[in-house]
Amino acid sequence: MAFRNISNCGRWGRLGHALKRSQTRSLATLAEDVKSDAAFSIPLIDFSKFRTAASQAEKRRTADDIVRGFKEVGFIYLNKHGISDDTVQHTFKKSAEFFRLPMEAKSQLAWEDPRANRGYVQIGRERVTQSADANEIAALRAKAPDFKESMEIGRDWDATWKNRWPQEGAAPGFRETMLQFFQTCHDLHTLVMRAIAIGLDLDEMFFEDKIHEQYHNLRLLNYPPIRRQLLQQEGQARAGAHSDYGTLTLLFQDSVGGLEVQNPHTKQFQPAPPIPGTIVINAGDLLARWSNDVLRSTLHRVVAPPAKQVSATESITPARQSIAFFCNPNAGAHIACLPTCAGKEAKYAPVTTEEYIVGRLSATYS
Ligand SMILES: O=C(O)CCC(=O)C(=O)O
Ligand SMILES: [Fe+2]
Repeated sequence: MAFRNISNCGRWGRLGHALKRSQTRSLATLAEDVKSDAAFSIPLIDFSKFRTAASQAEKRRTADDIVRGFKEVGFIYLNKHGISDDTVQHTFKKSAEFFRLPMEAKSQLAWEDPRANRGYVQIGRERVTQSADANEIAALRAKAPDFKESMEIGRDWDATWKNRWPQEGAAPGFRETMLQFFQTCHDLHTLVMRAIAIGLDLDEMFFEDKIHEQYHNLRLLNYPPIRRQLLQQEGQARAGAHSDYGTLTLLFQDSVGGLEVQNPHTKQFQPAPPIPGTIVINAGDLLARWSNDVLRSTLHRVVAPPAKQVSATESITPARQSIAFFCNPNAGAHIACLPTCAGKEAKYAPVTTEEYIVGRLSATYS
């Protein structure tokens, strides 16, 4: 499911907002503007203006900036988001401690079932791709697996699926840190979805009862150092090109870099370098479907950052850590074209979150 052309989108549709909005900006012109690689850049948005806004008009300005970013690029950098640097650094530290556990301990926590989507995923088990063909994905995985390991964590109170925690003695504070971070990210997600609702001319609280069950996935990622030669093989990346599945992904990266985002017009991948203090946020497939492709779910990948020469013939790509919080609507939420995005016609059949996400996850794991 690659990029879908924005020119087909139903934009502001009904409600008579089209005229009013076209006086403040022309979406078609902006969409034209981002066609060149030079003009395709991820906007940096100061979220404190939304969080502490004194008036609805002030909120609206930031909400419009956020929605514009998701329409044109599908990615934004969020600054002054309210999550402290200490919290992020502490979570990174606990993540690093987890990945340093012996393989034997991690293997006991292995990811087993796409419906659970919880547990430890060792290097080579996942191959993210846009292909929906199981055989093709299996062939890709055999030839060029993603070079990363991850730990997947869901809501801890799920009646059916249990998180797979390491022993407290082996990873002190890991569980508590991750559960707190899960809640913190959920809260931020709720705020950003309020901004998106405003920017899409919906009631600010429109998404509230459709996203409150915390059907999310906290993914700790560890990209070990790798010999550059290995990453240069055909089709090989730290994480292959893909779109995410849910509403939004909150991505925290360390200072190493390697994330790239595809300009859908030119198909060129462009770096999304880490900017200290910011969170990279991208729209996922379910938000794109919900909005009838008004908001983009943009392809991205993780490639090798500049390597360090370790001998005359060999260079090593440094280790990298990131944390992705995949936000999802409630499992049973009906994702059907939003009332303000209908335009001429709805492009997608309604789907529930669970159907869509479990389908994608089943295909990408071995
Ligand atoms: O590690 C990163 O920077 C991105 C990871 C990613 O895109 C994903 O896990 O979906
Ligand atoms: Fe992703």
